[in-house]
Amino acid sequence: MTLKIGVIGTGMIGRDHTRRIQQVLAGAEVVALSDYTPEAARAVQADLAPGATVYERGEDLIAAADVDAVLVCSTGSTHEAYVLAAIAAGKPCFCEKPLATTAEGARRIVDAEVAGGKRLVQVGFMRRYDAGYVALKQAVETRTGAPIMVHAAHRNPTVPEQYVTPMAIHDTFVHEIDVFRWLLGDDYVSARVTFPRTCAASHAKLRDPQIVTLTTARGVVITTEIYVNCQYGYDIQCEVVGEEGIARLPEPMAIQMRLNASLQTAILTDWKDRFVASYDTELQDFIKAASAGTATGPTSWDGYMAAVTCDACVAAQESEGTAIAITNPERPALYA
Ligand SMILES: NC(=O)c1ccc[n+]([C@@H]2O[C@H](COP(=O)([O-])OP(=O)(O)OC[C@H]3O[C@@H](n4cnc5c(N)ncnc54)[C@H](O)[C@@H]3O)[C@@H](O)[C@H]2O)c1
Ligand SMILES: O[C@H]1[C@H](O)[C@@H](O)[C@H](O)[C@@H](O)[C@H]1O
Repeated sequence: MTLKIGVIGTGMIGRDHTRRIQQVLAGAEVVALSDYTPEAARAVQADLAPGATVYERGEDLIAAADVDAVLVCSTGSTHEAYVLAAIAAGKPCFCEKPLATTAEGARRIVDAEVAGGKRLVQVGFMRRYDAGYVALKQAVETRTGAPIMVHAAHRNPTVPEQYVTPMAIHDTFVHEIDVFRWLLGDDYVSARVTFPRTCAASHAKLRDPQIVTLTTARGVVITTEIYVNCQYGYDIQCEVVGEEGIARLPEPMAIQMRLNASLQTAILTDWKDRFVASYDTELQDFIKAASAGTATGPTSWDGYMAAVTCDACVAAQESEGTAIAITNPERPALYA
C-alpha cells in the first residue's frame, strides 16, 4: 500500500520533505499540498508533485478523503490547530517542531491524543535519528558509567534579521532540549541563562551568544553555548562526562586534507546538510507507522515537555543568572 500524504506549509522544510517523500523514501506519495500563500503550494506541485491537489485551506486538506496522513510544516504558531484537526480526523500526523508555541497549546494536543486512546502524532525532533546521537546514546548507556555533566554547543553561522533573543530557545535550543531528555532518559528540574558580551555581528534585539544551564532530576548539569552568529560554520557539539569515561558526538564525515602545510577538514555551513540523513530516517519511520494507522518516534508528550522547558528557559533569559524551576507533570500511560 502507498501512504497518501498531505503537506501543509510548503516553505523551506515543507518543500524539502515533499522532495524526500517523492524522490528518496519508499511507501508514500504526496497527494495534497496547502500553504497560506497558494502560489508557494503550486510551485512545489509544479516542481515535485504534479499529481497533487492544492488546497487553499489546510483544514480542507486534512478532511480530504484521499489523504491518509498529514505533514504539518507551516509556521510554528499554526501547528496546534492543524495537529488538533488531524487527531480529530483520526489521521496520523507528523508535526515539525515546535508542536505548539505555548505549553498550554501542546498540552491540548496531548489531551486530545490521550482521549482518542492511540498515538497519532510524531514531532520532528530529527536528532534522535542521527547516527552520531544514536551511537552517543549507546556509549552513554553502556560505556561511560552514569552521566554527571554534559557540555554542548549549538552554533549557526548567521541568522536572519527577524531572529530575536527568545528564538535562540524556541527555534534553536529546542533541539538540545529534546535530544538531551532522550539521551539521558531524564527530565529537567531547572534552567538558568547567562549572557557573555554580545558579539559584534548581532543586533539590538538579539543577545548572542548565551549559555543555558539545565539541571536534571538525577542531578546531571548540562551547559550549552548557543551562538547563532559564529560566522565560521554550522557546528553541533556534545560531550557527556560519566563516572568512568567521556563520550563525544562524532563530527560529520569529512575528507581530511594535508595541504599548504596544514591539516584540514571542512566544516558544514547549513543545518539541512548536517542532518540530511536524520530527516530521511525520521520520515521513513513516520511512513511505516502511519501506514499501520499510528505514529512512532518523538511523541506529543516530548513536544509538550520541550514547550514547558522552553518557557522556563525564556523566563531564565528574562531573569538573567537566576535558576527557574521546571515542574514535570505526570506522564500519561499512552507515552510510557
Ligand atoms: N526540524 C528542523 O530542523 C527544522 C528545520 C527548519 C524548520 N523547522 C520548522 O518547520 C516549520 C517551517 O519552517 P520553514 O523553515 O519551512 O519556514 P518557511 O517560512 O520557509 O515556511 C513556512 C510556510 O508556512 C506557510 N504558512 C504560514 N501560515 C500558514 C497557515 N496558517 N497555513 C498553511 N501554511 C502557512 C508560509 O506561507 C510558508 O510557506 C517551523 O515550525 C520550523 O521551526 C524545523
Ligand atoms: O530552524 C532552524 C533549524 O531548526 C536548525 O536545526 C537550527 O540549528 C537553527 O538554529 C534553527 O533556526
